[in-house]
Amino acid sequence: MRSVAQHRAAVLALVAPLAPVRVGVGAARGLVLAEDVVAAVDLPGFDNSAMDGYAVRAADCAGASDEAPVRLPVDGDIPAGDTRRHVLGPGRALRIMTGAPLPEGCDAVVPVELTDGGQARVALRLCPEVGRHVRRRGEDVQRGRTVLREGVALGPGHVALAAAANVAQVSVRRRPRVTVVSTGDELVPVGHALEHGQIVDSNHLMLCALVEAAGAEVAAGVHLPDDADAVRAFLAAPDGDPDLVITSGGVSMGVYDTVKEVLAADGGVEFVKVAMRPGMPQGCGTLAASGVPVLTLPGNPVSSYVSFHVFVLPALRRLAGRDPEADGSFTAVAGAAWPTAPGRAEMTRVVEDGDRVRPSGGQGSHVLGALAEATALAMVPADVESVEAGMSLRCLPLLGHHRGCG
Ligand SMILES: Nc1nc2c(c(=O)[nH]1)N[C@H]1C(S)=C(S)[C@@H](COP(=O)(O)OP(=O)(O)OC[C@H]3O[C@@H](n4cnc5c(N)ncnc54)[C@H](O)[C@@H]3O)O[C@H]1N2
Ligand code: MOO
Repeated sequence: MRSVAQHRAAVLALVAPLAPVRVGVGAARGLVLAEDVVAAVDLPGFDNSAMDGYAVRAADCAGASDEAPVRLPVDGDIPAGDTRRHVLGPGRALRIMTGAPLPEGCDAVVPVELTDGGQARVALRLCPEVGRHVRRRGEDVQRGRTVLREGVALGPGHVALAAAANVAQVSVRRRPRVTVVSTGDELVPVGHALEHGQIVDSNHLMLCALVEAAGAEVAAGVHLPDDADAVRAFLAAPDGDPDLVITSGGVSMGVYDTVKEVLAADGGVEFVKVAMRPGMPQGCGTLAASGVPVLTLPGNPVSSYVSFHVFVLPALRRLAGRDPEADGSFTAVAGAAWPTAPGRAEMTRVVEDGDRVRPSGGQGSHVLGALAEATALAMVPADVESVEAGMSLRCLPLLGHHRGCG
């Protein structure tokens, strides 16, 4: 049997970061930079006021206090967005708003709360120090400076910085496109009446949801019957022009395990048993006709779900230009004892309670109730015979749950 690490390495060897594309900065959230971002302007772009108040020369306000306010004539208003160039005369004030450009000659701003708010003349009750409430040009970012590095996954704050620095387009890796294939004659779409022996094709929707939660795109989704010709025809030219195909079902030892039958003959895919529970039967390789990487996941819903996190997610991270190993895994303490499969890494679905984790309920590979509640996978190494309370465990956050939000 192959170890989890060996199979992950085999999966990662199939993929490389996608070619960079240029996109508008507003469309770049969640994508990974393929090139540094350099500021096109200073930030702030001009000296401006940090407060609504009065632009003054600090020296003109000497001695101002509550008891003895200094009175200055007000020469007009400077609203934010005022593109005129104002000059502040000695011994005079201008009413100024937050973000408005400072008039020439001004070296401080007195907030309106410390004045009588006068329009023609203002009484100032405080003498500001030079520079008070003034935001200087370039004090945050200087034009020409690298503000974001290649490899950064753009969050809303990064988008704000690039946009403020007037960078309209950025070079990023696009979202990986994934074609999702579920297989099995027993499956019917959700919402249909079920005959005896039939079940809902929940893996299809689950895998599509996981793909999207991982920041990738569902290129196409299809359900195929356990029919070798249908599976062969689809995989010879998969819909959606995908970067990756994932399949569910049909990879173990059954006589109708069609995915395995077709792809084993195709040549480019190896089928292995991975020392992991759940998710033992796995396949990975490339489709012979198109060269598109394919990962075949077991059909049991929990096995598919776990396999996605352990094998598909690292592949998607690499395609997207992210570090496959930076998966947010964390160490937690077992809050209970639980049994594990001998010789196989146990991927226990757990709920977190502070720094402790405990199994989320039934752990069978068909048990979806406990899966929905789980927030992480405790990755118990293959050589651990059973988990004891207090043991330290590496845990992988599940997509859609705080740390695992893609
Ligand atoms: N003789 C053996 N039998 C099995 C072995 C084995 O080593 N020897 N391995 C078991 C393990 S472990 C797993 S996991 C499953 C994997 O089987 P397949 O990938 O071939 O999946 P199927 O047989 O198609 O389905 C398994 C199970 O999951 C249900 N299923 C399948 N697709 C979906 C779907 N899209 N949505 C919801 N549920 C689905 C299916 O009805 C079956 O109940 O094999 C074991 N057997
Ligand atoms: O490996 Mo199967 O995935 O245990 O149920």
